[in-house]
Amino acid sequence: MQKKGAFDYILLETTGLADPGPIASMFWLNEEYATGLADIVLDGVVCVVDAVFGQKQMEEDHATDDLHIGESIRQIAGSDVVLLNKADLVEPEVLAGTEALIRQINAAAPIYKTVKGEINLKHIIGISAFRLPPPDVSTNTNGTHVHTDDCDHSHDSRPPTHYEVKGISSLQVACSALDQSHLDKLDEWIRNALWENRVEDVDSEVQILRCKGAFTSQKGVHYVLQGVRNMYEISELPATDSIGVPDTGKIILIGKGLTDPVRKSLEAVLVGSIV
Ligand SMILES: Nc1nc2c(ncn2[C@@H]2O[C@H](COP(=O)(O)OP(=O)(O)OP(=O)(O)O)[C@@H](O)[C@H]2O)c(=O)[nH]1
Repeated sequence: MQKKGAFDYILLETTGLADPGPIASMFWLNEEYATGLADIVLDGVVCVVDAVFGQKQMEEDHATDDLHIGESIRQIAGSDVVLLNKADLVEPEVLAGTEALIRQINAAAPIYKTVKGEINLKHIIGISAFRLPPPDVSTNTNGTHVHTDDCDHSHDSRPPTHYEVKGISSLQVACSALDQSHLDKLDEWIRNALWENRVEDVDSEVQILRCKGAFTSQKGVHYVLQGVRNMYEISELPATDSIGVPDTGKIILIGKGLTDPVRKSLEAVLVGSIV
């Protein structure tokens, strides 16, 4: 990095199965990187799921890791984009099954079906997943929809808002403009969930692997929530990035123990702004 401008983009490939969380958090809020000293910013985490063996791998991983969370599931949970590769080698039903499993774990990442990793690079490079609001990942009525390069249709069905697979799930809550007390309470709720593994009025533990969101204050300021493992940040979205960002906000949590009471607890914090 001392050779300024020598690199356009750095792609780190983890060895085999690895939890991307520690690496992502190292690059995300590392002081040297964050202050621009090293000219590095974390763009996003991409996960390639093998359509032939992916499902088996997820099941095996999880079965041998009862108390924790299987490594392959951590990978999917911590991803901003998922490529479901070798799509040509399995029957459509198998592909749809794997896709549904991925969607249940991570409701926030676009899923692209690929053959030999063929993908328009704009979907995986320069996505600013740690800076911009999460993309709108629309789903059809049964909660499964694979985005492809030529996917330009609209979806009018409301996406399901709570998915669960073997205890790992995504929880999504929509909200309208938040006032200062909402913002303060939300900050505290997230801090407790990430640092204490607890949320108000719920006895059971939560373990959040990734959280993201976007919301607007009543003053019209757009905020982005980002979190990896127990690190999180709520930052103002610069005006140049706010164009076209809807005032309706959403908060997406991915992790373990995200039950209905947890959803209710979060909704209670946002009460008066739920849409
Ligand atoms: N038919 C088909 N073959 C593929 C596809 N992607 C990779 N392959 C082939 O599958 C074989 C194994 O490749 P990979 O599965 O990518 O290898 P890998 O062992 O996962 O790679 P690492 O885990 O990175 O070491 C190679 O011969 C690839 O050419 C695909 O989408 N369709």
